[in-house]
Amino acid sequence: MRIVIEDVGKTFLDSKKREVTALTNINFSIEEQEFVVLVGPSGCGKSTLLNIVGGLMSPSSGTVYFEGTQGKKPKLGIVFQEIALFPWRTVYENVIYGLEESGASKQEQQEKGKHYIDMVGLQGFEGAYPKQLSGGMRQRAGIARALAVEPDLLLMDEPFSALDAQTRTLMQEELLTIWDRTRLSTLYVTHNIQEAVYLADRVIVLSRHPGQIKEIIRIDLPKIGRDKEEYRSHFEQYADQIWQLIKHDAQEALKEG
Ligand SMILES: Nc1ncnc2c1ncn2[C@@H]1O[C@H](COP(=O)(O)OP(=O)(O)OP(=O)(O)O)[C@@H](O)[C@H]1O
Repeated sequence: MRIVIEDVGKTFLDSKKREVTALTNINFSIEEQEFVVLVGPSGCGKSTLLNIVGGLMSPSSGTVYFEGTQGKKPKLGIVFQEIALFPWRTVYENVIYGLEESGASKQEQQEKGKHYIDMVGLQGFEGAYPKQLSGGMRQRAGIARALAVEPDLLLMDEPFSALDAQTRTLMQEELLTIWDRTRLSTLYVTHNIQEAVYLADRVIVLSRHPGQIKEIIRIDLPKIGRDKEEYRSHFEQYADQIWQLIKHDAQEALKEG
């Protein structure tokens, strides 16, 4: 499904009731089967934008529309940094939660539950509770839950940033394998430039004060295997290009704490 973000702006009131512009003049689209990554320094409005696209927050101006829904509400799959799995539900019960909510039959719940648990590599852990899982496994369960509703758009906000570096690298690789099988239109938020270049079809670089689009960069490398030696110099060029766009803002963000 194609999603269009048109002239979106967002203002908040600060503690002194003054208006602060968090986002202004945001225009882009997420094409069918496209993986778009939002990257930018702390406070540039990445999460705010993701929440607006996901309908969790309304924009102060502009619109977000999902093309071709024929009036139906689009289905969204959302994965946050801290996955809010229900602690009293097993992995299986967590994964089928959205299906239960949408009134899917027991048979559909079982089929899809199994399919997506297998896809994220959690077979054998269906009956485990979240507290019995490692951080990486909890994220997998969260991803399976988001996928199980077969969403029109997958939204991911820093899903791996609480994981250790090795687990994070493995999860990035697995996410691409999963994405390759599902081909979902995806909007993914990260601070991490390497992660953005590794995952994205296009990277949207945001600047801060106010948050706006600085540049949109198409990553013209094979989607799977772009971390191979033969692409290393291209990969680093993209990463460097993005860092040069962000560096000044990141330094400013650091001064503000
Ligand atoms: N509910 C709110 N009320 C007031 N200001 C807010 C609110 N939510 C966000 N902001 C402000 O909007 C700006 C963008 O915040 P947002 O969390 O979207 O940035 P971010 O790029 O996701 O940051 P980070 O990378 O640190 O998570 C910030 O200046 C933030 O202080």
